[in-house]
Amino acid sequence: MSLQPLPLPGAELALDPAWLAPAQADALWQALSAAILWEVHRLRLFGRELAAPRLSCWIGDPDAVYTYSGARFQPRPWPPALQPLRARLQAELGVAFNSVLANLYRDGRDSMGWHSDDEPALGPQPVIASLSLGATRRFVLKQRRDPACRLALDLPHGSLLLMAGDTQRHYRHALPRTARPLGPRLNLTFRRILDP
Ligand SMILES: O=C(O)CCC(=O)C(=O)O
Ligand SMILES: [Fe+2]
Repeated sequence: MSLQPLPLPGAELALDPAWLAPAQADALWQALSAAILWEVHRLRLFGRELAAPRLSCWIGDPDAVYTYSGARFQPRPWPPALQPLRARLQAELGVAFNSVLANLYRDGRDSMGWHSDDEPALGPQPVIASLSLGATRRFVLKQRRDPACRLALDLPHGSLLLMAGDTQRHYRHALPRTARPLGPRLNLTFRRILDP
């Protein structure tokens, strides 16, 4: 497969539902679920500190410090299993990613609320490459100006979603919780922190 553009006004999105072959995706799941030091990130929302409804880990080069939702994260070192992916993404997309936010959604009750990945350190037009492993979950985007302008995508095991251009400026996105009984899902968003 290859990355196919998804039409959404003011956004720049592309999806490859099978960026990794199933066996590669299985091996990566095995390697990463054991190698990543999962923790509950505490986020500041409306002046309150809350435990995020998922497990997370900020991974990156030593200087790729990341500040979001009022918290500051020192990167954990790259697990060996991620290095070939980083190299492949750089070769295919021409972006020197220096960090990854890993999220583990333990079941359908874990989720991510509406947000944009628009921290100043990512620059005005961040390129974010989102690799999904495990249970297929629904990912939704909603335009800031016209919330009726939205898109829902199912992100299967081994899929790669690319968000670029003005996507973060014009849209928010979320991974809603679901009552359906679902197994765990691991998501990796490769990012480039500018001038770390
Ligand atoms: O889990 C996902 O697909 C979305 C993750 C996300 O939006 C993020 O890490 O910023
Ligand atoms: Fe995001």
